[in-house]
Amino acid sequence: MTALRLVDVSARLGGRTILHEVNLEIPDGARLGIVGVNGAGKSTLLRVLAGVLSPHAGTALLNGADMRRIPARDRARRLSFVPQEDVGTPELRVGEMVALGRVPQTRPWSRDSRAEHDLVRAALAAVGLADRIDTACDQLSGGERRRAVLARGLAQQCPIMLLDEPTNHLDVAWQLEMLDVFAARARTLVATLHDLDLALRFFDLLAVVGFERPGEPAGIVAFGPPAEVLDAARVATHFGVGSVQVPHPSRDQTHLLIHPREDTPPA
Ligand SMILES: Nc1ncnc2c1ncn2[C@@H]1O[C@H](COP(=O)(O)OP(=O)(O)OP(=O)(O)O)[C@@H](O)[C@H]1O
Repeated sequence: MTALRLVDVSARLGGRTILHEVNLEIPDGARLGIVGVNGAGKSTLLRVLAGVLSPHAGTALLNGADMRRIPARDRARRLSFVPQEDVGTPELRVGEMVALGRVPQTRPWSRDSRAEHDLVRAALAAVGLADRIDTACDQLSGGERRRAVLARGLAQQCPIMLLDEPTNHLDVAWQLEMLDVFAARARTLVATLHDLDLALRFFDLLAVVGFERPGEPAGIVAFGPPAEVLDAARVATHFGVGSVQVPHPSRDQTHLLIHPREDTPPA
């Protein structure tokens, strides 16, 4: 079963083709990371997958159905999307902002129920902000605000969760913790990320958004298991840096060390 699928999708923004003929299949239960350089088109791809940007050509499918035929509320019950620069709603309290994530799942008369309050509280506890439920959103730090917005995505309780740079603004411990929290709660998780080392370790599939030839629209230039996708030649070609995969000295995990491209790693 496929959670999300793109068939020959092209996407245009401001009259320019950003993505061209993208084909992508995200299996149900996958953890897919999307990587690529600035401006490659990762956010655009995620917005197409979330159904907030309609393809200019081709088809985006959610659970096998054309996204355009799925009513917005139904889509929001199956899929939550946390955009990159979403800073919440400054005039709301944190709890009220997180409760907005419940709107697709509830009817107006049930929104004040004990169960709903508990759910919002649990989402905030998962991001370490249970004690800030009554704080105004604009009184949070950058990282706290990011975690509060992520809590809104969690509260939506969808089987598919799409996160655009969820680790932005977060300290290192929260970067790891947030990814683990989402992995535990989403059945299918798709996230963009700039940290290639974290991408190598955390996801079970990676897609590189990039350019086959300069000046052409972007596409998916590599897709598969992270250790294969992030081989040294591909990292050099698509990220402009040298790299080497090394085992952690005491843990069963592989890390990606990055160095300037002209540098030769010690033998
Ligand atoms: N509203 C817009 N109108 C026109 N062009 C846009 C618009 N938004 C983004 N673009 C362009 O689309 C291209 C892809 O942008 P996108 O945000 O998808 O890249 P990204 O890979 O997510 O980048 P980053 O890593 O910097 O967040 C860029 O060249 C960008 O300038």
